[in-house]
Amino acid sequence: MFSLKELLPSLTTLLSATFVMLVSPVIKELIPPVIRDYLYAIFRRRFTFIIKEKCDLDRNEIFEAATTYLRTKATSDSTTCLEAGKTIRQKEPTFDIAMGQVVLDRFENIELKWKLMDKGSFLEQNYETFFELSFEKKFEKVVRESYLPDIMRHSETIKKEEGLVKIYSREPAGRLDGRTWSCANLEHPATFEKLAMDPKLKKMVKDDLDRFVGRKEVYKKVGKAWKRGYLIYGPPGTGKSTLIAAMANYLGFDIYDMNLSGKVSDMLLKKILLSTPNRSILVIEDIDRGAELNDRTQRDELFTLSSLLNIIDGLWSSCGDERIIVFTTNHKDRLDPALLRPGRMDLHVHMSYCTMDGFKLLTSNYLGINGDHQLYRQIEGLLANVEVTPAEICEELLKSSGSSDDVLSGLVKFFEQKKLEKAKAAGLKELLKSDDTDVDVEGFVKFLKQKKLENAKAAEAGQLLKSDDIDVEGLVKLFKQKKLEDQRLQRPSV
Ligand SMILES: Nc1ncnc2c1ncn2[C@@H]1O[C@H](COP(=O)(O)OP(=O)(O)OP(=O)(O)O)[C@@H](O)[C@H]1O
Repeated sequence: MFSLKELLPSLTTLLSATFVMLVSPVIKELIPPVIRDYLYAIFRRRFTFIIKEKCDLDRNEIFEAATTYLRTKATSDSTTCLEAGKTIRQKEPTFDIAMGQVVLDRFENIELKWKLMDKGSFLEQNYETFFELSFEKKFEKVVRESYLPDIMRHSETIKKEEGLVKIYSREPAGRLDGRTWSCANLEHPATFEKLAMDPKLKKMVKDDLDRFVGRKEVYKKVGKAWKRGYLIYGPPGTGKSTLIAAMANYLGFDIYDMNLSGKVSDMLLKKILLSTPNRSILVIEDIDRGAELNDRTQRDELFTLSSLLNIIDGLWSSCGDERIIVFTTNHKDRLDPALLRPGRMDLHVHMSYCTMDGFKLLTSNYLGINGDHQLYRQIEGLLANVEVTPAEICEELLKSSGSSDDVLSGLVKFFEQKKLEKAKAAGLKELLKSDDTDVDVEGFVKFLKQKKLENAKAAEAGQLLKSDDIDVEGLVKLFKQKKLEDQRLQRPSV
């Protein structure tokens, strides 16, 4: 009699038979790929990391780093299909690993196999992409502790070299509760060189950034969180957003544009802030409007400005490195002094109306004028008297065609027009204020209302004057005429 043990094939025999099945091309095709891969994994004792695009709903930094890194490896023999692309700003096209493609890599004599995969469906809102990274099991520790961190560092360097900076905006509330970020390449060509602002201030900002980055040890030594806060303030169109883009391009940091509109609870705000990575710029625009939201949001039990600041000061700064936070406002005077204290906003940057220095830089950017010009003296005089934003000048420069002389003459006219408007606005304000004339302010306001311009108060006179259909000089004459007639009527006739 045979014992059961003798009847059953030995484990070695079984394994060898399976191995023969796996290597035999005909039999191999008959085994479903999932089972085949599984058997392979057993035989070769392979190990696989699944690296998903999202990590607990947030972006997965390893996935992003792998995408950037594999671009440089995507020409391996195993790759048969790549995604090619080039944006306006990129000098060279990029080739990304396409879905289902395999890229082979080698690290310290370890062979690594990357595969880009996807599953789920858009319709069912469960679509996701992920990488499979497989290698021999015995190297698991090396891959985890050396290879993956190496890829993260590598991708940072590649990103810097490619000058690829991304801008993340918070997904609108409703979709995933406003918690995740949508991402696009920052195609903003802004650089410090092209930015029209006070040269001393520009240098100060640049030096400050240089001092800040790469000083981990100094911050650690003095026990300070490695973060820096900037307040950029000034009227609309003076280049606050352009400066932020220039800072991001200069440092190679991604921008996280924190839109505070919509319903944001304290808890959600914490999560949003914690999902911003190191080496990034968090932007909170129009912080004065955030401050206005304060009362309203308190009522709705949503976040308050003070809780935002507390999170930034506390939790956020203790769990991240090399972070920059930028607040912008058009009205610095409306901000709570607590917000302005150092540590929260270390550097205050005033973006002002265009000065002659700024103007020269813009004409050099747009018209290629690098030296002096005969009209500069006149323009300098005009700029000293009017408030023109760099954005307005850029707009005029873009509109005009023709020679540089023509464009500058056009700008002179534009500035003169602005000067006239300013004088008219000032004159009208005076006129409306004055008590010693018989100016019929109410009648005047009625007249403006008739012109379908609502709420025509003195404060808004400047705005009204921009409209071409109000002849203010004519009106002043009319008032004077009226006054004369009244005086005549009061005088007894001879
Ligand atoms: N200082 C500047 N130097 C160069 N270009 C500028 C400058 N300021 C504005 N511009 C031009 O005007 C456009 C609008 O400016 P920008 O959005 O940066 O102004 P802002 O101060 O952020 O305005 P807002 O307060 O309305 O957001 C820019 O895209 C840029 O072309």
